[in-house]
Amino acid sequence: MGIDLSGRHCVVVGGGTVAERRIETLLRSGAKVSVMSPALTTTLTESLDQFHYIDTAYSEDRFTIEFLQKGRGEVSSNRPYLVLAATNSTTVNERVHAQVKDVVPLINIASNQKLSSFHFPAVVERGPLHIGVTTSGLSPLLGKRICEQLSTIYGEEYALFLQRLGQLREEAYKEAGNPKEVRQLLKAVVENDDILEYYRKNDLSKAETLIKDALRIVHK
Ligand SMILES: C[C@@]1(CC(=O)O)c2cc3[nH]c(cc4nc(cc5[nH]c(cc(n2)[C@H]1CCC(=O)O)[C@@](C)(CC(=O)O)[C@@H]5CCC(=O)O)C(CC(=O)O)=C4CCC(=O)O)c(CCC(=O)O)c3CC(=O)O
Ligand SMILES: NC(=O)C1=CN([C@@H]2O[C@H](COP(=O)(O)OP(=O)(O)OC[C@H]3O[C@@H](n4cnc5c(N)ncnc54)[C@H](O)[C@@H]3O)[C@@H](O)[C@H]2O)C=CC1
Repeated sequence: MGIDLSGRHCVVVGGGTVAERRIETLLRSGAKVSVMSPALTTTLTESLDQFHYIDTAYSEDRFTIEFLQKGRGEVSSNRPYLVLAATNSTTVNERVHAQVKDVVPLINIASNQKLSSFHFPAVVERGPLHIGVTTSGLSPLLGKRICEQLSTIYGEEYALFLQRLGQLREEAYKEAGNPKEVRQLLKAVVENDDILEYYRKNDLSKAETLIKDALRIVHK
């Protein structure tokens, strides 16, 4: 989604297969997750230590008590940043939407795209590299297939390579006075397919030699 959710409170109503997949996405983003649902999938039941579980069906009152209640003139300290309604009842999902639409920044209603303020893309993850594909709601399955195809092009080597690039970039900006020079260095490394090939073969020392060569050329 490209949004920093670390430490943010995200509330999911419903605990079925769609909720399960998206709770996993939210937890991977470092969010603090609460789930309100009378039942959970087996996988969710096995990971109860990772989120706060409220074992009840949605009702407006209960939702208010748990998440929106506040003192006079105050905003609830437990107010969610994101709400996902993923029950199998479109009526319940729409009631959740009506309750939170004016008080919660990010809302996703699994059964109704038009009511959602953002959409979950299909994602390929390689460590810090996240490639998200959206089909603008037309065919999530095509998005998923495109990700499968992308995952054969962008292999695990990208995780390590990207981590090294991040380091290199930080060091280069710290050490070099000239941003143009840094850009030239980064471009030389990013566009050198041999470096990536060494990462693919897990030959990190050869990759590092090529990176050092690039540093030397740019600093000449
Ligand atoms: C708008 C959006 C929700 C949003 O707002 O975020 C949305 C909406 C809906 N999906 C429906 C059905 C299915 N969705 C999937 C799968 C995924 N759906 C995902 C995203 C999104 N789905 C958003 C748009 C993304 C985009 O633009 O591309 C993925 C990418 C990410 C994720 O869900 O985490 C994940 C694949 C990733 C993966 O697994 O890797 C499958 C296939 C499967 O389950 O294997 C099916 C059954 C086949 C079919 O119908 O195509 C229905 C009808 C429900 C009904 O009424 O029964 C609606 C409602 C509607 O269309 O209104
Ligand atoms: N990727 C997507 O966006 C997709 C979206 N959908 C939509 O998402 C909805 C959910 O799909 P699934 O997870 O497959 O359904 P599911 O049947 O697996 O799960 C539904 C969950 O909602 C809970 N629930 C039911 N009534 C509730 C209430 N009053 N309060 C709180 N929780 C309640 C149930 O206990 C269950 O955990 C579907 O109705 C459909 O509209 C469906 C498929 C894919």
